Amino acid sequence: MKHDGRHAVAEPCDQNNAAARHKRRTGLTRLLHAGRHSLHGLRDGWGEKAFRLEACLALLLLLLALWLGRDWVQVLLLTGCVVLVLVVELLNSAIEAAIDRIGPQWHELSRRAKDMGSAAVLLSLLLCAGAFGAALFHRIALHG
Ligand SMILES: Nc1ncnc2c1ncn2[C@@H]1O[C@H](COP(=O)(O)OP(=O)(O)OP(=O)(O)O)[C@@H](O)[C@H]1O
Repeated sequence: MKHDGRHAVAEPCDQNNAAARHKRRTGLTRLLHAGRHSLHGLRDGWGEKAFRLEACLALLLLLLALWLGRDWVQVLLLTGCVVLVLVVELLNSAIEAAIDRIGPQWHELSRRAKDMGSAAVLLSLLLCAGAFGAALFHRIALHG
Protein backbone atom coordinates (compact mmCIF):
# COMPACT_ATOMS: atom_id res chain seq x y z
CA MET A 1 0.00 0.00 0.00
CA LYS A 2 1.42 3.40 -1.07
CA HIS A 3 0.35 6.89 -0.03
CA ASP A 4 -0.09 9.77 -2.49
CA GLY A 5 -0.05 12.47 0.21
CA ARG A 6 -3.82 12.56 0.79
CA HIS A 7 -5.02 9.01 0.11
CA ALA A 8 -3.84 5.47 0.59
CA VAL A 9 -3.27 3.94 -2.86
CA ALA A 10 -3.07 0.16 -3.23
CA GLU A 11 -0.56 -1.27 -5.70
CA PRO A 12 -2.30 -2.19 -9.03
CA CYS A 13 -1.82 -5.95 -8.48
CA ASP A 14 -3.29 -5.70 -4.93
CA GLN A 15 -6.29 -3.81 -6.33
CA ASN A 16 -6.84 -6.42 -9.07
CA ASN A 17 -6.57 -9.27 -6.58
CA ALA A 18 -9.01 -7.61 -4.17
CA ALA A 19 -11.49 -6.84 -6.96
CA ALA A 20 -11.23 -10.38 -8.38
CA ARG A 21 -11.67 -11.92 -4.90
CA HIS A 22 -14.80 -9.83 -4.34
CA LYS A 23 -16.28 -10.83 -7.72
CA ARG A 24 -15.76 -14.52 -6.86
CA ARG A 25 -17.71 -14.24 -3.61
CA THR A 26 -21.37 -15.25 -3.60
CA GLY A 27 -24.34 -15.24 -1.25
CA LEU A 28 -24.00 -14.13 2.34
CA THR A 29 -20.20 -13.65 2.20
CA ARG A 30 -20.59 -11.25 -0.73
CA LEU A 31 -23.37 -9.43 1.11
CA LEU A 32 -21.22 -9.10 4.24
CA HIS A 33 -18.28 -7.76 2.24
CA ALA A 34 -20.56 -5.35 0.35
CA GLY A 35 -21.78 -4.13 3.75
CA ARG A 36 -18.16 -3.57 4.81
CA HIS A 37 -17.55 -1.55 1.64
CA SER A 38 -20.61 0.56 2.46
CA LEU A 39 -19.23 1.23 5.95
CA HIS A 40 -15.93 2.29 4.33
CA GLY A 41 -17.97 4.64 2.11
CA LEU A 42 -19.65 6.16 5.17
CA ARG A 43 -16.24 6.60 6.83
CA ASP A 44 -14.92 8.27 3.66
CA GLY A 45 -18.01 10.47 3.53
CA TRP A 46 -17.35 11.49 7.15
CA GLY A 47 -13.96 12.71 5.93
CA GLU A 48 -15.75 15.33 3.80
CA LYS A 49 -16.44 18.61 5.61
CA ALA A 50 -19.82 19.18 3.89
CA PHE A 51 -21.04 15.66 4.79
CA ARG A 52 -19.92 16.03 8.43
CA LEU A 53 -21.78 19.34 8.74
CA GLU A 54 -24.94 17.92 7.16
CA ALA A 55 -24.76 14.78 9.32
CA CYS A 56 -24.57 16.88 12.51
CA LEU A 57 -27.44 19.07 11.29
CA ALA A 58 -29.37 15.89 10.41
CA LEU A 59 -29.27 14.75 14.05
CA LEU A 60 -30.89 18.02 15.16
CA LEU A 61 -33.43 17.88 12.33
CA LEU A 62 -34.39 14.29 13.22
CA LEU A 63 -35.25 15.44 16.76
CA LEU A 64 -37.19 18.38 15.28
CA ALA A 65 -39.02 15.94 12.97
CA LEU A 66 -40.16 13.92 16.00
CA TRP A 67 -41.58 17.10 17.54
CA LEU A 68 -43.09 18.53 14.34
CA GLY A 69 -44.64 15.38 12.90
CA ARG A 70 -48.25 14.93 13.95
CA ASP A 71 -48.25 11.23 13.07
CA TRP A 72 -45.75 8.60 11.95
CA VAL A 73 -46.30 9.41 8.26
CA GLN A 74 -45.28 13.06 8.76
CA VAL A 75 -42.28 12.04 10.88
CA LEU A 76 -41.28 9.56 8.16
CA LEU A 77 -41.59 12.19 5.39
CA LEU A 78 -39.53 14.76 7.30
CA THR A 79 -36.95 12.10 8.19
CA GLY A 80 -36.87 11.02 4.54
CA CYS A 81 -36.02 14.57 3.43
CA VAL A 82 -33.11 14.66 5.90
CA VAL A 83 -31.76 11.24 4.83
CA LEU A 84 -32.13 12.26 1.17
CA VAL A 85 -29.73 15.19 1.71
CA LEU A 86 -27.11 12.80 3.16
CA VAL A 87 -27.59 10.30 0.33
CA VAL A 88 -27.25 12.99 -2.36
CA GLU A 89 -24.18 14.48 -0.61
CA LEU A 90 -22.52 11.04 -0.60
CA LEU A 91 -23.28 10.56 -4.30
CA ASN A 92 -21.96 14.05 -5.05
CA SER A 93 -18.74 13.27 -3.17
CA ALA A 94 -18.46 10.01 -5.14
CA ILE A 95 -18.78 11.95 -8.42
CA GLU A 96 -16.15 14.47 -7.27
CA ALA A 97 -13.78 11.65 -6.29
CA ALA A 98 -14.20 9.93 -9.67
CA ILE A 99 -13.63 13.20 -11.55
CA ASP A 100 -10.55 14.02 -9.47
CA ARG A 101 -9.28 10.48 -10.14
CA ILE A 102 -9.49 11.19 -13.89
CA GLY A 103 -7.32 14.25 -13.44
CA PRO A 104 -7.16 17.89 -12.35
CA GLN A 105 -7.08 19.27 -15.93
CA TRP A 106 -10.00 21.55 -16.78
CA HIS A 107 -12.53 19.75 -18.96
CA GLU A 108 -16.08 20.74 -19.89
CA LEU A 109 -17.42 17.26 -19.03
CA SER A 110 -15.68 17.34 -15.62
CA ARG A 111 -17.24 20.74 -14.97
CA ARG A 112 -20.69 19.47 -15.98
CA ALA A 113 -20.41 16.37 -13.81
CA LYS A 114 -19.32 18.34 -10.74
CA ASP A 115 -21.84 21.14 -11.30
CA MET A 116 -24.73 18.70 -11.78
CA GLY A 117 -23.73 16.87 -8.59
CA SER A 118 -23.66 20.19 -6.81
CA ALA A 119 -27.09 21.10 -8.25
CA ALA A 120 -28.50 17.79 -6.96
CA VAL A 121 -27.29 18.66 -3.44
CA LEU A 122 -28.89 22.10 -3.74
CA LEU A 123 -32.25 20.62 -4.78
CA SER A 124 -32.24 18.14 -1.91
CA LEU A 125 -31.42 20.97 0.54
CA LEU A 126 -34.25 23.11 -0.85
CA LEU A 127 -36.69 20.19 -0.50
CA CYS A 128 -35.58 19.65 3.09
CA ALA A 129 -35.81 23.34 3.97
CA GLY A 130 -39.23 23.59 2.31
CA ALA A 131 -40.61 20.53 4.14
CA PHE A 132 -39.36 21.68 7.57
CA GLY A 133 -40.40 25.29 6.89
CA ALA A 134 -43.93 24.21 5.99
CA ALA A 135 -44.18 21.88 8.99
CA LEU A 136 -42.94 24.62 11.34
CA PHE A 137 -45.38 27.14 9.85
CA HIS A 138 -48.22 24.67 10.28
CA ARG A 139 -47.25 23.94 13.85
CA ILE A 140 -46.62 27.51 15.03
CA ALA A 141 -48.81 29.79 12.90
CA LEU A 142 -51.86 27.59 12.47
CA HIS A 143 -51.96 25.78 15.82
CA GLY A 144 -50.33 28.32 18.14
N1 LIG B 1 -11.41 19.22 -13.70
C1 LIG B 1 -12.30 20.21 -13.78
N2 LIG B 1 -12.72 20.66 -14.97
C2 LIG B 1 -13.62 21.66 -15.10
N3 LIG B 1 -14.20 22.27 -14.05
C3 LIG B 1 -13.86 21.88 -12.81
C4 LIG B 1 -12.91 20.83 -12.59
N4 LIG B 1 -12.76 20.65 -11.26
C5 LIG B 1 -13.59 21.53 -10.69
N5 LIG B 1 -14.27 22.27 -11.60
C6 LIG B 1 -15.25 23.34 -11.36
O1 LIG B 1 -15.00 23.89 -10.09
C7 LIG B 1 -16.14 23.69 -9.23
C8 LIG B 1 -15.67 23.37 -7.84
O2 LIG B 1 -14.94 22.18 -7.90
P1 LIG B 1 -14.31 21.53 -6.63
O3 LIG B 1 -13.62 20.28 -7.01
O4 LIG B 1 -13.55 22.57 -5.88
O5 LIG B 1 -15.62 21.17 -5.86
P2 LIG B 1 -15.79 21.15 -4.30
O6 LIG B 1 -15.44 22.49 -3.75
O7 LIG B 1 -15.03 19.99 -3.79
O8 LIG B 1 -17.34 20.86 -4.25
P3 LIG B 1 -18.54 21.88 -4.05
O9 LIG B 1 -18.58 22.79 -5.27
O10 LIG B 1 -19.72 20.97 -3.97
O11 LIG B 1 -18.25 22.62 -2.77
C9 LIG B 1 -16.92 22.56 -9.87
O12 LIG B 1 -18.31 22.63 -9.53
C10 LIG B 1 -16.68 22.81 -11.35
O13 LIG B 1 -17.53 23.82 -11.85
